[in-house]
Amino acid sequence: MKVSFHGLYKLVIQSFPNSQHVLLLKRSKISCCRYRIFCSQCSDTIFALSSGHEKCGVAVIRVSGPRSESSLKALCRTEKLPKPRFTHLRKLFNPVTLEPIDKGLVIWFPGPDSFTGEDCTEYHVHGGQAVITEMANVLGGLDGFRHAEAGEFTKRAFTNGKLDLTEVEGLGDLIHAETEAQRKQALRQMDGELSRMYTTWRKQIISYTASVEAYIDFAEEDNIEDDVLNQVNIGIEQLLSELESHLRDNRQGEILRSGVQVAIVGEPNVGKSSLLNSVCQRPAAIVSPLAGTTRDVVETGVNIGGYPVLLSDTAGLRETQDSIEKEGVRRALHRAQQADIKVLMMDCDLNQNAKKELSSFILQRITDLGIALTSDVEGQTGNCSTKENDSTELKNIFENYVLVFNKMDKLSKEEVIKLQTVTDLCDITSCIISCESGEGLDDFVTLLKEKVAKICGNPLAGSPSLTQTRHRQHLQACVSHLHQYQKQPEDVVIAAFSLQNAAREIGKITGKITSEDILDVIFRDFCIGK
Ligand SMILES: Nc1nc2c(ncn2[C@@H]2O[C@H](COP(=O)(O)OP(=O)(O)OP(=O)(O)O)[C@@H](O)[C@H]2O)c(=O)[nH]1
Ligand SMILES: [Mg+2]
Repeated sequence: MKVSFHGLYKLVIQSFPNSQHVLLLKRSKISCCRYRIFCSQCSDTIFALSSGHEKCGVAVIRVSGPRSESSLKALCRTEKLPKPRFTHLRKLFNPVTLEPIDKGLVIWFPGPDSFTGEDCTEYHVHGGQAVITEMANVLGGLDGFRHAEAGEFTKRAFTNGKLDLTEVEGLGDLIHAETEAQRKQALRQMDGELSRMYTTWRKQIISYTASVEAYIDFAEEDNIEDDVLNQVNIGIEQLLSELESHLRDNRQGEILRSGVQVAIVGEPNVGKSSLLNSVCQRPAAIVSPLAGTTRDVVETGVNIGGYPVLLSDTAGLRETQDSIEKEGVRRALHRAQQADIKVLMMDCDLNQNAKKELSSFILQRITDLGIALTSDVEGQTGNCSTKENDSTELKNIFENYVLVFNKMDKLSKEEVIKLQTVTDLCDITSCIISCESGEGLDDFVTLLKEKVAKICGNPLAGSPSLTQTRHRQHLQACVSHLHQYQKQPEDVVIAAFSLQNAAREIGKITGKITSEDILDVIFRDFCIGK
């Protein structure tokens, strides 16, 4: 019997209507590529170097796909497969020339108990370039084998239901994690904590939908309890409060994932570039006695106490007619306004008036220089008093500022103590340093760490964090469908439809409902071999 592609497609959908592949197949734009029967891409056996590309002691080459087994037999020159999930020391051969390639460890992972869910093999060989090249040539020469694309192993794990999308994203974040806090957050997500939370919410909504649909279908037959809708309404109210509190997180997880933006701002020549260089311990920015040396934003990533920080040095803020300097100032202000933390840098040599009313002086300064948005400081400028409520408001305005007085080496000990007394009374976090002598720099880093830790939170505490804008958008859409449900108490059919949409939105986060476009974006950032 001759069956057309479309006929076969229909047959599979009818025969396995609930299989994950078919559900994806039905929903994806490029229909065939999610189902192995139709897709030569998925039936290929793939291989790639999964360890680093530098010269190293041991290199791990991973193989996944239906012919993994044949690679083992060919390279080990045996018909007997090794015991699954055990390491075996084997001599590996080129099956064509029969010359030895290397002696290494092989591990056989028969599917579905493997990372991808398919038959997999790992070769742990010596990490020299010649060994790796020969292994790649040999594997590439085997029938049905090809080099893996970036993220293809993980994509197969997702397709085979081994990982959901949040776990895939957690795995990607773990690979890219550069600091301790990022690692902890990514590991939690990869372990499925976020997935479990979202899945629980989705299941709750599905069960409410079922109750509402049962009410629609059977209410008239009187075998549905009267208060079924009440129960659903109470449940949705609770769920909404959980979802809204998860969304009200000040973007902690997203900031920790991408790094806290810290901008060093201030007038020219106060030592901004010197501070950047001291913190990152390399001459990233040019330092010179000429005012106006830095013109563009110089950004560098630093690890501050386990948290990722993107530290930016900026052009000195001043009035200028020079068009290039003007652009530098515009960029500096833009960076400052976007920053999660602003480090306002000043020369220690403050005038006496400034010292008398430091909070008020600083407020005026950040307004005049254009660092603070006018709406942030409205009603406070020129109006600083010692009243308690004013002080609270000032503390709120200064919440994300660190005031740094530089060049303390130019002051006498007495003058430093006097300045210290003044800054202690100020409503802004501050420190006195010398980039020249290094004095006070540890205090600055400690203060910065406290601010950064407050912004990112503890990645191990409480429920797992929302880490991606994608999740936030779907959760917000879910919340708005649930509110829509609450607005339609009379029309239960429309209300049930809102619930279905709410569940769909969460399904899009975990990948229960997905499209090739979303997958492409998620797997794009993975490296080859993962
Ligand atoms: N005495 C003393 N001089 C310092 C200190 N920190 C920086 N300087 C000097 O101050 C001058 C300006 O330093 P920069 O770091 O270039 O200042 P900047 O704020 O980046 O200046 P612009 O880029 O022009 O805005 C240089 O000559 C530095 O060596 C310090 O703690 N003490
Ligand atoms: Mg500079």
